[in-house]
Amino acid sequence: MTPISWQDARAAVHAAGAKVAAGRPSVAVPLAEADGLTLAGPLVARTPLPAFPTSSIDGYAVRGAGPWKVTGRILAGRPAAPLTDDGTCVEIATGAMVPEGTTTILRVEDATVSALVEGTPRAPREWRDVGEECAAGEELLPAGTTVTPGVLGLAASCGYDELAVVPAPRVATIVFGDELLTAGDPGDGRVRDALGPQVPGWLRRLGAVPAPPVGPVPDTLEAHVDALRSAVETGADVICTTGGTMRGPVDHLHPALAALDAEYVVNQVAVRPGFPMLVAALPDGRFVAGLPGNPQSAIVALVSLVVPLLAGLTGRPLPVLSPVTLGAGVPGRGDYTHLALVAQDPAGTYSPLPHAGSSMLRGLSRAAGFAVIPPRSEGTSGATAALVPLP
Ligand SMILES: Nc1nc2c(c(=O)[nH]1)N[C@H]1C(S)=C(S)[C@@H](COP(=O)(O)OP(=O)(O)OC[C@H]3O[C@@H](n4cnc5c(N)ncnc54)[C@H](O)[C@@H]3O)O[C@H]1N2
Ligand code: MOO
Repeated sequence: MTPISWQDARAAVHAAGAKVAAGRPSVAVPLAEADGLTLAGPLVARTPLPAFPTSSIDGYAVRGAGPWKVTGRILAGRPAAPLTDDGTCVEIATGAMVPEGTTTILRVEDATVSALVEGTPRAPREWRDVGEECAAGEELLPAGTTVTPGVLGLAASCGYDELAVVPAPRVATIVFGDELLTAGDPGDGRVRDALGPQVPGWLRRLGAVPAPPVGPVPDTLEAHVDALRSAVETGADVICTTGGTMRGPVDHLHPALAALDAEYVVNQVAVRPGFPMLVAALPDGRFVAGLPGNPQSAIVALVSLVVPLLAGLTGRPLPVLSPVTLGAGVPGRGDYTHLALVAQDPAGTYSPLPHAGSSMLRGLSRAAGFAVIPPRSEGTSGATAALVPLP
């Protein structure tokens, strides 16, 4: 089998997720519950912003030439009665509505106040016009935008109480492997499960709703099929499995997927480490992401396939990878893409970490992400490389 290229795998998985997402309804949630979710449609301004002419200073809203007689005061939060006569003014607070008929606004620090108010107003006039930021009906943000606190503030400022969002995908984690311990010290052929404790946390940082990990699931085909069926019954949109992606004597993932009539979206990717990674679609539109058992390889699979899958499922674009400058050389991996663990140097460049073997987690635990070294190339100090960030 020729593995698909890493770039093509990301695109294929993203497209598969997006196809499923296109058929799903959005949900309306209160602003307070929308942080981190994805806009299901464009955010359209309900009102112009500002919605009324607004003073940007504390001072006097004046009409005509000065000096001016003070006829009242307008504070923020009240409707303003018009200024009808030349030579009059009202005291005005920052954020207050500018009365109709105002010629300009004089800053309090530029005003001489006795029986009348005198002074020279500054140019340009110091108020914000209706619609200066946006018109009613204007598209402020496209569908697929991640709702950040900034988005929530913008939505609130133009009148939204709720937002139409794509619900966060629910993701199950199933850990395979008879050799795994869930407590105590490793030894005598047993290793600690290092994926159950970390995969849900990465998923949560990616905006998914992770279920607690299930397993270790015994190394039988029946137990594998049962575990996958149970995860489907919990309503998981994506099921991440760990281990069993190869064809060893107790690697049951592929036969279990066949038993569930799953179809591969990608099966093996030309990337090191982690090439046995896969994503398969179940007949009802759920996905299984097979993460290899070697712990670092599993996380390479998570950032390579699960990140684009979740982006597709939530209507977000395929994440664009930012270039970083390498602070040291990074070897290539022949015809495969190399995802090399890197950390940020004090100078701001990114350099490879020691203890970066596929079975190791020491490097990963202090990494910023993976530098992407394309096939048939190597990274040199001072060159740029795309960074796949750890979430
Ligand atoms: N004949 C070949 N054997 C292997 C190849 C190969 O090309 N030919 N590739 C190797 C590579 S690369 C990887 S990656 C692994 C993938 O193996 P599986 O996904 O089938 O995973 P397992 O065999 O179950 O486990 C591999 C390794 O990882 C340890 N492991 C598994 N789960 C956990 C966990 N939750 N926490 C900590 N460690 C875990 C497991 O004990 C094994 O040491 O296949 C290679 N073999
Ligand atoms: O590709 Mo495996 O994932 O090197 O350890």
